[in-house]
This record gives sequence, C-alpha cells and structure tokens, in this order.
Amino acid sequence: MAFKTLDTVVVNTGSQNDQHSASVPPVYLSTTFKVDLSNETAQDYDYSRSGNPTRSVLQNQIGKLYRVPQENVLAVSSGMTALDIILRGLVLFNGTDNHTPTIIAGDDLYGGTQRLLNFFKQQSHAVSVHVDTSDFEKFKTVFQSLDKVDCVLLESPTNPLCKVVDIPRILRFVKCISPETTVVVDNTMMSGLNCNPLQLDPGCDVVYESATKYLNGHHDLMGGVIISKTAEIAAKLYFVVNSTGAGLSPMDSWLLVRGLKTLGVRLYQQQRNAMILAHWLEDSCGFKPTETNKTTKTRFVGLRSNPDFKLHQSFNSGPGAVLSFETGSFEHSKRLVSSKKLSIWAVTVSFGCVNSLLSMPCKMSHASIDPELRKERDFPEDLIRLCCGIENIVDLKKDLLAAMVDADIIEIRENGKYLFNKLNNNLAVNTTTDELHKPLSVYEEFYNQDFIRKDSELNVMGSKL
Ligand SMILES: Cc1ncc(COP(=O)(O)O)c(C=O)c1O
Ligand SMILES: N[C@@H](CCSC[C@H](N)C(=O)O)C(=O)O
Repeated sequence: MAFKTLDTVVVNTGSQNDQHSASVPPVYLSTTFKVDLSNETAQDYDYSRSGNPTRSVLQNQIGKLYRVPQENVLAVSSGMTALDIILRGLVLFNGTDNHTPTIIAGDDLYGGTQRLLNFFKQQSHAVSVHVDTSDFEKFKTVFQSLDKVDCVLLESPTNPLCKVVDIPRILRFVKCISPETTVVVDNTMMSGLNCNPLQLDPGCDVVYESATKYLNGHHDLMGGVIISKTAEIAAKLYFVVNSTGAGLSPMDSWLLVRGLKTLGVRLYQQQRNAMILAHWLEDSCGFKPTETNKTTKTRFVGLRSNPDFKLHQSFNSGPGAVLSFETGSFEHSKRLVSSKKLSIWAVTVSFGCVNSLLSMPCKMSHASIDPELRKERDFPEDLIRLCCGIENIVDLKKDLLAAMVDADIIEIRENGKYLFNKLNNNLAVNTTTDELHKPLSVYEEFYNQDFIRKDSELNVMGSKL
C-alpha cells in the first residue's frame, strides 16, 4: 500500500462496514450491546465502559497518527486522566517495603501535572524528583543518585517556558542503564503530527496527549489519548480504564474524530502565525535581551536565535503554536492581559485552539503551583503566553499591538514610524508599523525551510518512512 502522510490519514476514517455506507462514522450512544450466547466468538462490545464502537474509531485514527495498532491506543476523559491512568497502571503499585515508586519529572511542568505528582507524594504513593530535564547533565546526575527510578516523565517543549528537552538523548541514556524504567512523554505541546517519541531509537514506552488541545482544536471537548509502545503495556492501562470508567464518551469521541480531520491545516496555519509573531515580537517590539536589559525575552522553539532551535528541529517536524515572552514588569503584563483593547486574543487558559489565546501563566494555568516553588524555580511572574490560532496574522498583530500600547508597554512614535518598547530600557526599535504588513513571504521562507513537512520525507524523527 502506498505510504500516506499523517495529514492524510487523520482525514480518512475508512469504510466502517456501515450498513448504510455512511461517509461519516455514526455515534453509538448505546451503553449496552445485545449478547448472543449461541455464538462462541467473543463479541467486541457489551457495555460502553469496556468499549464503544465510536471510541474504537477514534482509537484507530490515533493509532494511524502514531503508527501503532489500534489496540495500543486508549481514549480517555482528559489529559490529566491519561497521566493518572499511566501512573496507576504502571508506576504507583510498584512499591515494596523498602522502596517507594520514584518518578523523575521536569521542573517546568504544566501546573495540573505538578499538582497530581504532589498529591501522590503527599499520600506517600510515589516520590517525584524534579530536575531541569532540558539540562542533560543535571538529569543524568539526579538519575544516577537514585537507587531505582520507576518512571521518567518528559515534556518538550516545556509549558510555558518553551525549553527543549533532548528526549532522544535521555531515552538512549535511560534505556541503556535501566531498561525497566518506564519513560512517559507528554506530547501535548507538539501533537502526534509534529513528534512521535514512540518511534525514536530507542522509543519511549508511553505517550499521552491532552486531546483538549491540538487534536481537537476547537475547545469544545475535554479528552486525553494514551498511546503505548506494546500491547502488553496497553493491556495494563486498559485494565484501569475499564475498571474505573475513564474512557472517553461516544459523543466526545465522535467530535474528536471530526476535529482530528483538520489537524494538518490547523497546525500549519497556527505554526505559521506563531513563527511570524515570534519574529515580530523579538525584532520589532523589542522583546529580546539587550546589553542593559536582560529581563525581556521571546521564548519560541521556532526562532533561529533560540540556542535549542537545531535540537528541537532534530526530532520534531514543527515548532508548535505556543510562545511566551517576558515584558520585564509584572504590573505591565497584568495590564496587558486586562486590556479592553484585546478583541481577537481571548484571555483564557489552554492552547491548540483555532482561536488565538493570551494568558498570564502565574495567575492562570500555573497558579496551582505554589508561589514559593515558582520562585525557587525562577518562574518569570511577568511571563505572557501566546497560543496562536488560525486567524489572519495582520489582525493578530494589530490587536496585540493595540493592547500593548494600552498597557503602556509599547509607544507608537512619529505617526507609526517607530515602535518604542518603554520597558526594555527605552530601547528604540527601528521599525515602523508597516512591519505589521511585512510581506508574509519573508517568514514563509523561514517556516518552509525549517519546518514544513515534505511528503516524501515525512516524518518520524528525521527517519524517512
Ligand atoms: C502540557 C499539558 N499536559 C497535560 C494537560 C492536561 O490536559 P487536560 O486539561 O485535558 O486534562 C495540559 C493542560 O491542561 C497541558 O498543558
Ligand atoms: N483551573 C485549571 C487550569 C487549567 S490550565 C489548562 C492548560 N493546560 C494550560 O496550560 O493552559 C486547573 O486547575 O487545572
């Protein structure tokens, strides 16, 4: 069979052996399925907690995205549920009288992940040790200092600081010295279209994504997907899903199958917007360190000025659409997110949606991390996170500029000739508001050269299929 690109496989749901040859798979809301005891062959479905045909269609689609059999995929009720199931199925019950299950995780984690790990720690179910996983040597030292590591939990780029974790290198190290350690990757920031950590060499054991983000893309459902390297791992996780009823509902499964179809086009446009915006913030709005002011910075893995640009590119086929920047002032950042001039950028948590979103992580997505801990980890309280949607980039820039002017961060001088960053040590930025309309081809070239997925050499981790 001819090789099909990932953008294509998620559009096509195949013929579902539907009695009416429906083009779109139907939603099976039924919780029960009639049993035929005269037939010896095992039935696929009896009760929706155990399995549902609409959920199966979704699991099949995700399996195609990650290039694993449908049996290795589980669709559950949220990204957090996915992590909870993985830890319960593979880690939390590994303890003995002399050993508490031990997890190594990053120090720039989504707030909810940190909260769940803290909970397990407080309840003495597991110990979690946090280290900057983007620093391989630090990770190695911590790993080697522990008697036994049951699980390594990785996420790259990190949310919201956009730090790049060298997942291939960590996997080589861990699997060489401790093959029994379960390596889990939270792939929410990339989605299966940009990164497939199962297909690295060696691959990780389990990947999960908050399907609430890119996979669905419309902020109208909560979901999570778990993709296991082997059927054995998947079976252990299925046991927890079936026992607890964490499987995704039929209606949400159906919506997610629909959302997935446009993943390729959505992500293309979102990443292109993010690329343009990151260059604009850095070059034209002055959000970059200067001799005298080191506190403002644009954080995006798609910027060539990012020291980890090449590393990220080596195992991902796109930069994602999340970027962040520090204004240098907590008060001004607060003014920016509160500005009534924002009419396109919605001030909400989450990312991966077709709508562009702006947030202040310390007050929103990462508020569940203790302020003391944020301080310890040098978490910038003035950080603004942007999650680009699919809108026209000129409108997005204009909207953000109006809010930055309103928040007293940027001043437009000489009738729009200069954008002047008032916080970055009064750095005069030599650009005009014409920059808003700069030919997109300039950026398009960056994006296409650096990241665009070419059909012939798609995809996984640089290895051609
Ligand atoms: C990186 C990351 N992982 C996991 C989650 C949890 O996903 P959900 O909200 O679907 O439970 C989120 C956000 O919520 C996230 O940002
Ligand atoms: N109040 C919520 C916050 C959800 S944040 C969602 C998302 N992961 C993000 O990074 O924006 C909570 O307590 O979890």
